[in-house]
Amino acid sequence: MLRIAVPNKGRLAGAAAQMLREAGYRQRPSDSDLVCRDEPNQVEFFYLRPHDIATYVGSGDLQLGITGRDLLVDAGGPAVELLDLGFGGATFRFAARPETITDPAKLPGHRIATSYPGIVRGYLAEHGLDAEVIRLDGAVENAIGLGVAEVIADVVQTGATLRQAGLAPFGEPILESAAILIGGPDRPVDGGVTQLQRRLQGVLVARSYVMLAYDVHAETLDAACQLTPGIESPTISPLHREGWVAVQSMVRRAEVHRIMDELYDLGARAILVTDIHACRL
Ligand SMILES: Nc1ncnc2c1ncn2[C@@H]1O[C@H](COP(=O)(O)OP(=O)(O)OP(=O)(O)O)[C@@H](O)[C@H]1O
Ligand SMILES: O=P(O)(O)OC[C@H]1O[C@H](OP(=O)(O)OP(=O)(O)O)[C@H](O)[C@@H]1O
Ligand SMILES: [Mg+2]
Repeated sequence: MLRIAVPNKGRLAGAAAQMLREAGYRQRPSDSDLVCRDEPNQVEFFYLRPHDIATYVGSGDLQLGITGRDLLVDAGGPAVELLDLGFGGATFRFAARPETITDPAKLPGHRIATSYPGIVRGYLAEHGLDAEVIRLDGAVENAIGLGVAEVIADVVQTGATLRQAGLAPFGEPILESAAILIGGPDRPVDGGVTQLQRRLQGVLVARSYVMLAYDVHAETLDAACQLTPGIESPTISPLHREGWVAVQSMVRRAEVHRIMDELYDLGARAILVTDIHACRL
């Protein structure tokens, strides 16, 4: 049975479980359950602290896991990223009081508080910088006000927490994080693993595309198909009405309204958009 690590709480937990449900997997009925067996799919889900997931997958005890890219980098391998899951986006950055330090080159001699010491030590080593790293469990923005450190390195999404603490980010983001699917370094080619990957890819496509259907005069079909080329090729069906055809094509959700406007201007009519609930390309 395939064994998969899923965040048990925190920012990624709800969205990870939702994505697995959309991919057709059973998820735990209660937030306090730590294991959930999905017999029909032959998968067992283990609900673990997000910071521990790369360790379980890296050791090979679990075959796959969902975690944050920053958490994978912090663990320092050997697990590897397999797929960006399109949620949980955030940056990982240095921040300080703006009047104190604004350049990462000036980090030596400062204390850096963080919940991600692996990322910070990796950055310092890569840039030949020497600074003290202080590991804290969370709420690291308080570390500067409380005199524990002069600099923090933390997850920044909206930046509201930094602003509230009177801090400003500096330097380029250390990394751009997102929720990812991870696997062990020497994954055997396993049918269950490829099936899960394909299903999650299907969810990503279903979320970012819609199905567009419309009727158009055969004379303008080529121009219409240029607007809606689809992923493979649009489906064209004859209509009872002489000289007209029906077209069906997948289009990016973000572009659908612009495309509908342009199709209408071309003379297309009965333009309908429907959600895709699942797909396998
Ligand atoms: N606004 C955010 N704040 C913190 N983490 C975020 C945010 N947005 C996305 N993430 C991602 O969520 C993961 C951290 O999740 P985790 O559950 O450890 O933290 P949390 O939600 O802050 O929970 P905890 O209260 O245990 O700290 C990281 O991969 C991080 O990049
Ligand atoms: O840029 P923002 O949108 O403000 O989000 C980032 C903040 O949210 C997280 O903290 P969280 O609330 O999870 O508390 P924690 O520090 O205890 O993990 C993270 O550690 C930052 O502090
Ligand atoms: Mg947190």
